[in-house]
Parts: sequence; C-alpha cells; structure tokens
Amino acid sequence: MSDKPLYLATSQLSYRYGAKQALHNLDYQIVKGQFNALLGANGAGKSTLFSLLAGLLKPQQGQIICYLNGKPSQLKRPSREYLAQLGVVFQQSTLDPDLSVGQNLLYHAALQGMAPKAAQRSIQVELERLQLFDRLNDPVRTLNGGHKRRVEIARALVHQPQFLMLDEPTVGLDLDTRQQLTAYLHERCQTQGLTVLWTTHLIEEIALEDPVLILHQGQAQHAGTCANLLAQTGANDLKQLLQRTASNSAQEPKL
Ligand SMILES: Nc1ncnc2c1ncn2[C@@H]1O[C@H](COP(=O)(O)OP(=O)(O)OP(=O)(O)O)[C@@H](O)[C@H]1O
Repeated sequence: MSDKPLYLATSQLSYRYGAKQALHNLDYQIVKGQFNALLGANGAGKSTLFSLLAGLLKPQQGQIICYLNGKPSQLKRPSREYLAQLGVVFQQSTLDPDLSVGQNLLYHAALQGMAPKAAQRSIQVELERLQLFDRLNDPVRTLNGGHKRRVEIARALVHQPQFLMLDEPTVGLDLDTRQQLTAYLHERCQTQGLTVLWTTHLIEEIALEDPVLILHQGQAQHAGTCANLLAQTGANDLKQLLQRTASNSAQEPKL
C-alpha cells in the first residue's frame, strides 16, 4: 500500500476476451502527482488495463476506485467529472492530418465544453510549453513524428486535466525525442501536480523515483518505486528485472 495520496486504484480487477484472460485479480495503485510507469512485455495486459482506466472497457470483475476529491469512490462507469479530469494519448495518432495544429486542438477543446477564448488561451500556453506555438497554423501532416506526438500531448492537456494517460507514446521516436517528452511530463508532475500514467516497454524512460508496475500475463509481478524494486530484487536495472520476469515465467502455468 502506498503511503502517498492516490489518484486511482484497482482492486482484484479482471478482464478476459473470450477464453483469453488478459488481466487477473489486479491490485494496482496510481500515485497522485507522479509519473506512474506501466511496464510489461507484449501481451502482458497493458492496453487492456489502459482501456479499463480510460472507460473504454467495463470491468468484468473487481473494482476501479477513483480519489478525485481525495475520497475513494468506485468508478462503475466513467462519470462526467472523471472524464473532465482525464487526458488520453493513444498509441495510434488520432489527429486529423488535414487540419492545422490549432484546429485540431480547438476541436478537442470544444468537445470538452471550453469557451472559445479560454480554449485559445490554453492552446497557446500548451503549445508554447512544448515549443510548438509557431506551428499553430500548419497542417498536421507537415509535422515530423516527434512534433505530432507533442501536439497530441498538448491536445490532451488543453482542458487542464489532473490525470494524463499515454499508451506507448514514444513508439517509433528517436532517443532524444523520447527523453524530451519524458522530461517534460516529469516536470509537469513536479511543478503542477499532474498525475501521469505512462505505458511503455522502454525502460530508459523511467526515473528511479517513479512508481512502476510490471505486468506479466495479466498479473502484477512487481510494484513500487523503480529504486525500491531494484533494491528489493537485487536487479541492476529494470531491464534485468524484466528479463528475470520473462525467464521465471517460462515454466509457469498459463492463466
Ligand atoms: N480483442 C481481443 N480479443 C482477444 N484477445 C485479446 C484482445 N485484445 C487483447 N487480447 C489478448 O489479451 C492479452 C493482453 O493484451 P494487451 O493488448 O492488453 O497486452 P499489451 O501488454 O498491451 O500488449 P502490447 O504491448 O502487444 O500491446 C494478450 O494475450 C492479447 O492477445
């Protein structure tokens, strides 16, 4: 149990696709105001958990508990209040390449119910923070991959949510761009109390103080800060810990 305030938790959360058990009795805690990393090999259940927390899938068993105002309440289906505080960046781009950067963001802000002036102010702030305001009127298709990702992050933050979820947001990006994006979001957590859930299989994106969940075959294999996990397991780094997880489980019965 974390001694820090939580944003979300799951209790005995399970999900299956037909005969395939994707998540099994998962207890997980997302720490408020921190960069929470969700790690696991292909098929570990990351996207399923992501979809459950984003409200795209409905829990089949167990609970999702939300601490929006500090008090726990079970999230049976995502409430308007929950969604208003949620920003999502999906693995596949959902920007319209033919619209300008500004139009993409304005459309999202309108869907969030923002008034046009407030939306424009927020768009400017978010794009300036990501050094993209000079691309406001450019069609998205003219941007490179790293810039498109930044636009998606700006868009997910335009309505100033408390919680930002990103599903493998750095796939296909070079190391420099990945480091810039993770540094940016670590800084937003520290300075503005944003809670981030960052799904990845790239361990170099995670800092020692970050809370980490390593999912394996739908179950929590390790949970704690990166530093604690390394101290507890004696692993040199997360890569070694993930390799051990994979090799230990080779003999385990499948769920
Ligand atoms: N729609 C589906 N129908 C059947 N099985 C599915 C479906 N979606 C996922 N699965 C299975 O559920 C398990 C968990 O998948 P999930 O996509 O959540 O894992 P993941 O960790 O996100 O993997 P990846 O990194 O490859 O996206 C996998 O065995 C996957 O094959």
